This record gives sequence, C-alpha cells and structure tokens, in this order.
Amino acid sequence: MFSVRASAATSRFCSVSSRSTAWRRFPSRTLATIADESGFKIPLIDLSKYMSASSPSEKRKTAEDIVNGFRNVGFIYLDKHGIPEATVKGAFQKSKEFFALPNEVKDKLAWEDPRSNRGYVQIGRERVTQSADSNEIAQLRAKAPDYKESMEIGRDWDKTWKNQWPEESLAPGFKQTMLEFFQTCHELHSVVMRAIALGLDLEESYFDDKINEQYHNLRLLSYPSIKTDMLKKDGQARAGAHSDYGTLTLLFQDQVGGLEVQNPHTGQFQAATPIPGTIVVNAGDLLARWSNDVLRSTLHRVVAPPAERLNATEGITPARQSIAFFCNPNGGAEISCLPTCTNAERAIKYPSVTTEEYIVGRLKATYM
Ligand SMILES: O=C(O)CCC(=O)C(=O)O
Ligand SMILES: [Fe+2]
Repeated sequence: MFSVRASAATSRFCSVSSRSTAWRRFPSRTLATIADESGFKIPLIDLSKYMSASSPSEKRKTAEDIVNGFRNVGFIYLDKHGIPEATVKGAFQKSKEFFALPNEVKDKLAWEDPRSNRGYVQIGRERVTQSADSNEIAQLRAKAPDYKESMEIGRDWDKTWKNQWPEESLAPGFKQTMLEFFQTCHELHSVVMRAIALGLDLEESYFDDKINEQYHNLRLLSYPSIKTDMLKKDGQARAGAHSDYGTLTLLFQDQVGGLEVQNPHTGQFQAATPIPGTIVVNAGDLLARWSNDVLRSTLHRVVAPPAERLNATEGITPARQSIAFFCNPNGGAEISCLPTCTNAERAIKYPSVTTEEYIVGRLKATYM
C-alpha cells in the first residue's frame, strides 16, 4: 500500500504513513521519503533557508515551499526552526511534572469558560470533532470522550481572563518555563507568518500588525497509557478527528506517535510520524478562511501508535505527551479575504469576521 523510497536522509520531504515496518529498518530521519501511493506527504522545510537565506531567491523559494505545503497538505514539518532542543525538553519536563500533580491540585485550576479557554481540562471533558452542533458534540462526548487531559494557557497579561497557575511550591519553575515557551512560540509563529505573506505575494510584513497581540493558546497535552482495546472501541480516540480554529498550530510531539493527518484527496488518515528536532505545523480554519481556502486546514486526529510500537503482549498503548501552540490573529483583527487570494476565477467565499467572534463561536459550540 505504501511505497518506500528510502534514500538520503537529506531529502526535503518526509512522510505521512499509517503503518510502516520502516520504523525498524531506518533511523527516523530517513522516513522522510515514505509517501502513500498518491504521493501525499508532509513536506519537511528547512526554516533556516528562510531566516538566514543566502540569497533573496533562496528566501522566496523557501517561502513558496511553505505556502505550497499548506496549499497541498495543510501540514509541514519545520526543521532548523531555531528553538533549541533544550527549550523544548524543558517544556516537556515541566508539563510532565504538572500532570503528575494530584488530581485535587489540578481540579482547583479547572477550565471553566470557553471565552477564557484557560485552565486544566480533565480526562473526558473534551471531545474534539468537526461538528458545530452542540447537542451532537455533547452526545459524542458522553459516548466517546477524548482520552487525554490538558492544560490551557493564554497570554498572561490579559486583564479579563486569567491563567490558572499552580502554586509555585507545588510546581517549581512551571509558570516561568511556560511563559518563556509561549513567547518563544509567538516569535516563531511571526516568522512563519512572514514567510506565508511572502509566499502569497503579499508584503512580507503584511501580517505583522494583525498578529502581534498574542491571542494564542498554549495547550499542554497528556495522553495516559491505556489498554489498546479501549482505543479500538467505536469512535474512541486519544483525540477525535478535527481541524484547528486559528491561523497556525505549532505541534511538538514526543516519539510515541499516533498523530494522523487526513489525505484530503482520498479521505484516508496517515501517520504524521514524529521526526526528532522538528515541529509539526498545520494551518487552521481561520487561515484557510483568510486565504479564501487557498491554504488548507486539514483534519487530523490522535489514535493508537503503529502496532509495532505497542507492547504486543499486554496490549497497552504507552503514555504520550505533546504540546500544541495555537496561534491566532489579534482579537479585533478583521479576517477578510487576503488581496492576493481572489481573482476573476476565485470569488470571495466568506464574509469578514473578527478573530474573537470566530474563535469564541467555535469554542462555545465545542464545550457548552
Ligand atoms: O497531540 C497531538 O499530537 C495533536 C493534538 C491536536 O491536534 C489538538 O490538540 O488540536
Ligand atoms: Fe489539532
């Protein structure tokens, strides 16, 4: 079913594949050359060729590669993105320590209001889905909740909505680490948005003043280990199929695997294999809308990792950790069709909406 064109580790592409014995045969970077039969694969982009390009043409070419990745697949892997490995490791460590806190401590920080979207979400509280019908979502949540817990962190200086921090003595260094990580991710997102502007033939600075207020969400995710049979039940997943709401999501995942991306041409889900040192980046619904669907917001989900990664005798799916940074434009930014994304053949599809109206609407449908 999948063609394996295993060759140089330096290939620009890496793959989506749903099950591959290549795990055993090749170190993970060589998985870059596995694609499904239709050639669907997540491009691997070397961001240093944009950030420190040796020529304007190299910079533009990289920007175009990024745009093409979002245009065709909706997902890219970012390599050489400038965030040190130690920074990512530190955030994973503090996240792990947080989820290891007793439930009574975490429950005191509970997420309560979709407009705030901050705080701790216990297992079973969420069911991500594409549905916008709150009754349908409630039914899904009752039947097959996502098997995960999360901690949501927003911009810390917001006067209306406050982050829910654990006491420093209970989680030493947690707040500081997450605030720094938030800022680091914000800066990387600004770079990628600049590249997107360039790749879409806009002024490189086009988005700068529309995305500088940090209306983002840092989501720490913990997927506890679970009997694999449980994940095979009807409709059950670690995270059900969904698209993200905002402009970009920066996704940091550990080596366990299980993230899958839908090939929009065949409808099949294929694994977005973890590649050490890279960040998975996907376009969200607001960026798709902003770009008049030139850029794609692709469905994805988290399921049990490929069988060869499981402990076959006990049928236990190992615990998994990830961190998602959901990037949004400024709350008051008017999201109306980008000037280069419409022409005589491509009429404007969506009315203008502000980020706040859009995101709060989506969050309310999902959680209330
Ligand atoms: O944990 C992951 O790999 C993906 C999480 C995700 O897609 C989300 O939280 O929106
Ligand atoms: Fe997602």
